Amino acid sequence: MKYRSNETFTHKQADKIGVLLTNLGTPEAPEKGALKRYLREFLSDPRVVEVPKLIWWMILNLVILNIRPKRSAHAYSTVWTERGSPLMFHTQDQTNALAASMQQKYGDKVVVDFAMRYGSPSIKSVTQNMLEKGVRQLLVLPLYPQYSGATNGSTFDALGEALRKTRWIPDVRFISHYHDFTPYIDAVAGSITEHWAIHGRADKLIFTYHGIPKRYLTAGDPYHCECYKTSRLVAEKLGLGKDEYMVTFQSRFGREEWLQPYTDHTLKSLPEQGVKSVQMICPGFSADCLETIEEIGIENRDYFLEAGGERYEYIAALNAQPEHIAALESLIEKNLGGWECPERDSQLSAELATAMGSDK
Ligand SMILES: C=CC1=C(C)c2cc3[nH]c(cc4nc(cc5[nH]c(cc1n2)c(C)c5CCC(=O)O)C(CCC(=O)O)=C4C)c(C)c3C=C
Ligand SMILES: [Fe+2]
Ligand SMILES: [Fe+2]
Repeated sequence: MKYRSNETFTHKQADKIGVLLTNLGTPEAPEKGALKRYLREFLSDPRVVEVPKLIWWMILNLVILNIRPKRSAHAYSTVWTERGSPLMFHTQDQTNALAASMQQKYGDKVVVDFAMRYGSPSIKSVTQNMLEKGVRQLLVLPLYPQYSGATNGSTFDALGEALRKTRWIPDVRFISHYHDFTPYIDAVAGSITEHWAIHGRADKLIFTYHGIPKRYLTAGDPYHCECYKTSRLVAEKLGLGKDEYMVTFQSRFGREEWLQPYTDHTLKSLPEQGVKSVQMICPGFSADCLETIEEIGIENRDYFLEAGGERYEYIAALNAQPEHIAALESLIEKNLGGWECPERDSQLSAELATAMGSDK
């Protein structure tokens, strides 16, 4: 059959709500081969790299995949843990915490799971598994607070692809961003306040976000504006003046111009301007990962200290902190509005049963 059906469907089964959390995905091991597979899938996504297909195929396969996997594997080996990649285990912890809390409130009506945009568990396999469990209403939450076509847009593509061959499409809701959602802003601000309570303040608080090519912004991607808005709202919540914080962009890739100011250039130049201590926060990363632990926690620390900086602190991502889980739960509940009563219309069941000549 061209279109897939739910193999285990019965009319008597209760309809369920599915909550699917997604994140980027991560290599299976900090090794060259695993990195090559991961980077090939990730960097072949036209939402991530907007370069004509043939030209990019040649650059990717003849240059990048011959050089980068080894270098990236080494970087990943510095953050790898007994539980594997930080991005993976933090996402698992977030999912478990949300699943436990929602189970308490809604019992088996709500199924919570996570998937990765690249690698596994894939959006396709997890979505199909949810449909098999009787999910007829699906809420998808990509864990990227600020919308970009490269991340949230790409996740939407994968969701469409996952459902493309499905016979009976569920109701679908997609949270495309939550960069200004008050409980999220409060959770970020709260984590900074907690850090201050232990370590005191620094000369500057730096909000650093993953960059994207500048031409995506000029083509209409709202990511840049959403990063600034998140930062402004957190700064307002903390009562910070404009000279007490900055917004910068990290993780450049390739030679073209990306969003500025660049995090590394900024850190190299701040000490000579009299800024001797900084605190770094990454509100665009809902989970700690290579880009926060290694790039911000290690690499950029060295730049700042080598340039004459005296104190450098990285404030951890929200990960599975209770304030973060509570914020995500209220975001989910806001978007489940009207779906709280998922009992299937009994009349529809009866009609379908008659039409199919069964009481299945
Ligand atoms: C053209 C390249 C890239 C764009 C555009 C891009 C956007 C983007 N990425 C994230 C979040 C993450 N990126 C991570 C790693 C990572 N990103 C790129 C390239 C682009 N990202 C690469 C090549 C890598 C792999 C690491 C490396 O080789 O340097 C991660 C970490 C994943 C992990 O396993 O820990 C995250 C998270 C966002 C939010 C974003 C645009 C807004
Ligand atoms: Fe990235
Ligand atoms: Fe990086």
